[in-house]
Amino acid sequence: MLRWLTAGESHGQQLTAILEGLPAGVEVQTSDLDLQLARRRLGHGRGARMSFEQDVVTLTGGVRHGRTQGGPIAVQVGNTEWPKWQTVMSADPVDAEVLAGQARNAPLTRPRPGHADLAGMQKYGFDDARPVLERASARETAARVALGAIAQAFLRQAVGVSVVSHVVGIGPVVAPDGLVPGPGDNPRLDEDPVRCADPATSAAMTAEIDDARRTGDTLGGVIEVVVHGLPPGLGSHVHWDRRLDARLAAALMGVQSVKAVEVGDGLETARRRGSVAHDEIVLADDGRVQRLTDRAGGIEGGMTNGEVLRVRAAMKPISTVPRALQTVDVATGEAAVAINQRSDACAVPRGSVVMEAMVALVLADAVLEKFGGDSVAETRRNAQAYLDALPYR
Ligand SMILES: Cc1cc2nc3c(=O)[nH]c(=O)nc-3n(C[C@H](O)[C@H](O)[C@H](O)COP(=O)(O)O)c2cc1C
Ligand SMILES: C=C(O[C@@H]1CC(C(=O)O)=C[C@@H](OP(=O)(O)O)[C@H]1O)C(=O)O
Repeated sequence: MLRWLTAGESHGQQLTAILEGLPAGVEVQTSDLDLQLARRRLGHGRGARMSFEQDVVTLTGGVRHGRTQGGPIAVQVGNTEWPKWQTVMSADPVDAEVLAGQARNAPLTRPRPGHADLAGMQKYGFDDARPVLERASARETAARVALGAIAQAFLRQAVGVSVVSHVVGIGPVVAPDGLVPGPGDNPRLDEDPVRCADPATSAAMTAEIDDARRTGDTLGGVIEVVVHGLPPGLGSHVHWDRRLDARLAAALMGVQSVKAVEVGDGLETARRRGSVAHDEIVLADDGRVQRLTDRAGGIEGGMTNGEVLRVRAAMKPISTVPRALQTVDVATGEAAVAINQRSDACAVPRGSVVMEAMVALVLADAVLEKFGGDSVAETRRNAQAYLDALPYR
């Protein structure tokens, strides 16, 4: 079983992430994590903080000389903004007079609709949104992306799987159906300002973001993660919590701002008749079993079916809306406008890197469940033996 945990606040000293259960021998180094974290900072619509803050990655456990050792892997992602926040976010008590002199410490009492502020204050008994937003913030996704980079290295080396993603919708602008990036397409997609595979749609998405920003508004959108090279049989039909689609959906819904997940053609499938909703099975000329389509997105009965996996996540618009929304000031009980600090206008392009990480972590877990292995070589041997013995291929 692969387990992972993250800790740390948005303006804290660092994020800390732990990945437990990965076999020994996975080749991974700091630069692999740096690469994925740099991708998470790209994209039209990103906020100011993405350009001036750096992610400082340190692998502090579980990796030696570029290879995993089999023990828990520990990663730190330092915030270069920490010096400005070390008094306000100090773990130890700070003198009240010192704190009073810190503008950043002023209580945040005008909760933002759509963010965790109000529900979090009520639940945890805070009269300041600071402690809620610090942990609700998607800054935490940097830790997941760091772990996702390790999971991706394992998937590549154990079973030859590659995870890519693209943006298929921003606000009302939607990419044409049927675009499915290939296994090596991420570098090309990273060059596009919104990570969209269709240039005309990309231009329209960019214009939509500019318009939202100009009018003091924000946008959400839809991301598709595409995985090539998966063997059939990851996940299982036998119990609800073993179903791979359920596990992927939970992982993606667990990303800040995700409000819906679709597997394959998803909602569109529900509108079709059965005769044109499924993927017919035929015999190819070489005697192999083949699918005519991939509407299911590579999952049937909660298991991979050997086709390309496609899963979509829909992000709601950013909740820190510059054209401030109505709220109540919890300090005075009076009507007010919500906190409106700097923010992303649209985080969908960089969100796609987060979705890749979550999918990679779930798939790495499913691969280990199916093939086991204390070393990546053992996982690879087991996977190959399974594939060699597979009936109806
Ligand atoms: C990559 C990414 C970046 C985000 N950036 C911001 C931001 O700059 N400002 C903001 O208000 N919300 C941002 N969000 C969304 C909030 O984190 C999210 O709305 C909040 O945690 C509540 O979401 P929930 O209702 O899904 O839990 C971002 C989300 C993601 C995934
Ligand atoms: C810091 C990151 O994203 C942040 C996510 C976020 C939110 O509310 O989710 C709010 C913004 O932070 P701030 O309010 O400090 O400008 C984003 O910049 C990051 O992704 O590294």
